Amino acid sequence: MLREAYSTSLHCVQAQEGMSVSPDVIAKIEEGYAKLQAAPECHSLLKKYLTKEVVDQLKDKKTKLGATLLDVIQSGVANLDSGVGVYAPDAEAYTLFKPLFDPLIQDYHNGFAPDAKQPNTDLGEGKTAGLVDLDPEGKYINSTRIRCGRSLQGYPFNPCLTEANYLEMESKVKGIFDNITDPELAGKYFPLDGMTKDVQDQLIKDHFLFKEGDRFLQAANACRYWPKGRGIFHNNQKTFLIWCNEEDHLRIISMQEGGNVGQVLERLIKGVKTIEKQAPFSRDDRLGWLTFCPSNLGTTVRASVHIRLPKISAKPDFKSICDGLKLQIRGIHGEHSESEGGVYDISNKARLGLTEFEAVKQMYDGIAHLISLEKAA
Ligand SMILES: Nc1ncnc2c1ncn2[C@@H]1O[C@H](COP(=O)(O)OP(=O)(O)OP(=O)(O)O)[C@@H](O)[C@H]1O
Ligand SMILES: NC(=[NH2+])NCCC[C@H](N)C(=O)O
Repeated sequence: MLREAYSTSLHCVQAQEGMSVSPDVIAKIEEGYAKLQAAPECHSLLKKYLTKEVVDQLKDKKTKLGATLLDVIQSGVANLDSGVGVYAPDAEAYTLFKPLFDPLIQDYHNGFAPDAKQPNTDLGEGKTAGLVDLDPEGKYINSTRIRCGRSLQGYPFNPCLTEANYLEMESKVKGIFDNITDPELAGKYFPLDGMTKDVQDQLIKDHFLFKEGDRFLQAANACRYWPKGRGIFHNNQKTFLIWCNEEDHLRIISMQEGGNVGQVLERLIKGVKTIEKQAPFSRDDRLGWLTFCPSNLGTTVRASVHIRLPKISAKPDFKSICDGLKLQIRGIHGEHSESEGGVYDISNKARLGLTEFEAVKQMYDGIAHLISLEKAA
C-alpha cells in the first residue's frame, strides 16, 4: 500500500535514477545558503540554523522518495520574510535532515530537546467544562477557533504527492465525511475544483477557508495540481470544518462566535474522534502527529481567539507580554496578515512537547490574563 501510494511520485522517479544528489541541486543549496547569509533583513529560523557545517553535512543526502535539502529549504530561501522557512517533504526528512530540524524545532517549541518525546495524546476529554467562557459579556472576543492537522498514513507530504495521490486522498476523505451522522457535525464536502470565485472568496473572507496562492507553500512545491484534490467540508452552521490537502492532508477545525473555548474544544474532540475511527493517521513516537511544517508537529493544535484589546495592544510592550505568555499574535486574516479594526488573532505558539489540552490551556490562561490587563489599563 505504502509503495503504491508513492510509486509515481516525482521524487521517487528521481530516486530511481540514482541515489546521489545532482551537482545542480547541490549548487542551488549552496546559492540558497549564500543568499540567506547576504540578507540582513532575513530573520528566519532557517537562516539561524542553516550553518555552513549543516549545509556540508546534508547537501548530498536524499530521502528514499528522493527529497533533498533543497526541498526542505527552498521556501525560506525564496521568501526571506519567513519566520520558520523550512518544510519536510516527507516524514523521513525529519530524521535524515535532523541537524537542521532538531535545533530549529527546539527553538520554535519552547526548548523541545533532541531527546525529548511528545506526550501521549490528551485532547481534554472530560475537562472542557473547566474552560468557562472567557468573555461572557462579549466585550473583547469576536470568535474562538481550535484547529489540528492530520496526515493520512501511507502518503508523503505535498511536494511528493502526485495528482493521482491528491485525487485518491480526496475521494477517501470525502467517503469518510459522507459517513458522519452526528447532527452537530454532519455536513457536505465542497471541492475547490469547480467552486465559483464568489463562493470561494466569501468563504475566505468569513475566515472559513484557506487562502489562495500562499507564496510560502508555493515555493515549497506544495501547490502542484491546485485546485485538484483540495476542498472544504463543513456542517450547516460552519462550526465544524475540515480542510483537505492545503498545507496538511487534513486540518480539522472547530469555531464559533464568542469566547466559549470549552464548547469549541468539545466539538473538536468529537470531530477528531469521529474521523480517526475511519482513517489511520501518521504519528511519530518522538514528534507526535506528523505535519508538513515543523511548527505544527506534536499536538498540531492552534487555539486562537479574534480579540479586541484596544488599550494594551497600543502599548509598545504588547508583543513581549504575549511572548512571555507563550502566545503568538497574527492579523485578522491569519498568518502573514495585518490586524484590522484593532482585532488580533492570538493563539498558543508551541504545539510540541505538551498535550493538546495543555496547548489549548496555554491560550486560555494567556487570554484570561490579557483581558485582566486590558480591564485594569
Ligand atoms: N479565532 C478565530 N476566529 C475566526 N477566525 C479565525 C480565528 N483564528 C483564525 N481564524 C481564521 O482562520 C483562517 C486561517 O488562519 P491561519 O492560516 O492563520 O491559521 P491556521 O488555519 O491555524 O493555519 P496555519 O498556521 O497553517 O496558517 C483565517 O481566515 C483566520 O482569520
Ligand atoms: N502555516 C505554517 N506552517 N506556518 C509557519 C511557517 C510559515 C512560513 N513557512 C514561514 O516560515 O513564515
